[in-house]
Amino acid sequence: MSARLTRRTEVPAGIGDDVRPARAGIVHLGVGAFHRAHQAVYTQEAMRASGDLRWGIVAATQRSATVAEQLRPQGGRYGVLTVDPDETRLDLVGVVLEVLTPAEDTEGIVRAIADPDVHVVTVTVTEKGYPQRPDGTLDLAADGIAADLAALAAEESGGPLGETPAGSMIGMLVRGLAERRRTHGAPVTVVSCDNLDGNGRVLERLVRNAVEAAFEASGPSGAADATGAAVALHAWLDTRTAFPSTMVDRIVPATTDAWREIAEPLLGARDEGLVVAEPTRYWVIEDRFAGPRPRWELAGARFVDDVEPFERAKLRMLNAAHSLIAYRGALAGYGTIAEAVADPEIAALARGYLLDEAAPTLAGFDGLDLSAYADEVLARFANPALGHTIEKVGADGSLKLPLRLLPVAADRLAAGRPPVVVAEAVAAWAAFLVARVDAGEPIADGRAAELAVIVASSQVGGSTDAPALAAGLLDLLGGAAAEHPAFRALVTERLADRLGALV
Ligand SMILES: NC(=O)c1ccc[n+]([C@@H]2O[C@H](COP(=O)([O-])OP(=O)(O)OC[C@H]3O[C@@H](n4cnc5c(N)ncnc54)[C@H](O)[C@@H]3O)[C@@H](O)[C@H]2O)c1
Ligand SMILES: O=P(O)(O)OC[C@@H](O)[C@@H](O)[C@H](O)[C@H](O)CO
Repeated sequence: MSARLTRRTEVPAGIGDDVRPARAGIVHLGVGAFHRAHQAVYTQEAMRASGDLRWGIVAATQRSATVAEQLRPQGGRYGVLTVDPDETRLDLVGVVLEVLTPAEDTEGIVRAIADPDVHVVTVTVTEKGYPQRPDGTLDLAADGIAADLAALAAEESGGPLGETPAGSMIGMLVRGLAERRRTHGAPVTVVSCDNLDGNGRVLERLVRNAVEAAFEASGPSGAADATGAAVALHAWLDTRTAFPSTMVDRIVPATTDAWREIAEPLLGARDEGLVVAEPTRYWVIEDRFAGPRPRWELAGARFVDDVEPFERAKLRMLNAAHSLIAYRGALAGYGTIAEAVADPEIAALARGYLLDEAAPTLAGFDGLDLSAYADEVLARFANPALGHTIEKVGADGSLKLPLRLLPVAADRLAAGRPPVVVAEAVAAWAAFLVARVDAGEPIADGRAAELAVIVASSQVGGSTDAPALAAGLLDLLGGAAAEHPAFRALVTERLADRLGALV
């Protein structure tokens, strides 16, 4: 094995060189594969094109220390392998300056968010990182939230900073924002880059709910102080922060050792922080910043007044079709999205969904040619070089379906048209869950325990009661479509067929 990539490694000619920032200007929460192949790449290209080197990234990873272990020995430097069926290209990225974990250094993360040189906080923490109750407010019972809110209240009244390790993204963020207000109050923009409809609005709402809950009724130093702290923080959030929404798009599978072995001879060094991505990428950002930002437009980002139609189109077209293909593909025994979409029956189902069910719900949006986008999406999914696994795309269905597929069903039902393929997708998800349980495999989902109970209680005499399973899962998903009798009947019918097909 070659020596590890470091800041000093001289790389062969032909590898895209990296940029070394002059200082940190961005904090990123959730440094998974996607951030490294998307926002970090845009940031590096913006710095290169503008010559403004203030935008180095201090990154935090919460759920595991793996990325810290991968990047720290490399001084934050890593490669992005862009893979196409015909061409592979390797570029180095040098903009990540530091990787922190809350378990080791919550104080460092809080101080980084409060650093006056930092003007932007970006976030990619998956759908699970935005815990919400059915009414969209912060789920105070979710992992880590209560301890973070107690820590926020203690820090606000002069307690030691970062003594309690941050247990949630919302907690980490709000504790950093509160420290920023206390120390100097300079403006900051928080940019969610997760696949959520109105991601900026959702994030701001959860931050404000966290402030309300932390200082509710009696705070550590009495009700009046607590109310004062909440009022001061809200007022600062009103005037000195912005939470623009974004549409982010680039297919970035989890990196495997096979990819690291392909990159090693190209680089002449071992890169544990390598990420792999398709060539296509988009970033549409609501043009609403509280302070300075990198000139991401020089790297191809698009700034618009209203990003939500773009985000909605991407979720209902690309992400929804991805989920449909994942569950149908899993039932047919495929391992990757490319294998599944090469199956003519699955490809036809996905095309029908895109053109006949999703696109009509986006009518009136002229920011994208939806028919061309449908073709592009299917071609991107077919890229066999990516090896994007069904396991990754199919994870967290209980959180993804309500964002991607059910809104399409709701709009179609409201228009008096049956959402047949959405029902097929929900039925495929249900059958996929049964197959996982039957195989004794864990369900990869933020609500796995509830799903396991629903699947178990629908088992009668060695077979699945399709109406009971459909009803249990739709009750869990909730929302207008899931409650609609015609949709419930459609899902039940499709599921009965599916389970029949499984036997
Ligand atoms: N990978 C892609 O193709 C892609 C494309 C567009 C958007 N995205 C968005 O980026 C997200 C992350 O994708 P990725 O490929 O980087 O995944 P990843 O698994 O590589 O990284 C996930 C990151 O989220 C953090 N995380 C997970 N659950 C969390 C929780 N409950 N609280 C706080 N942090 C949590 C992890 O610690 C990690 O840093 C996606 O869920 C999606 O919203 C991904
Ligand atoms: O990243 P997730 O888990 O929200 O969803 C899985 C995929 O649908 C998603 O990552 C797409 O590849 C991506 O959104 C393309 O831009």
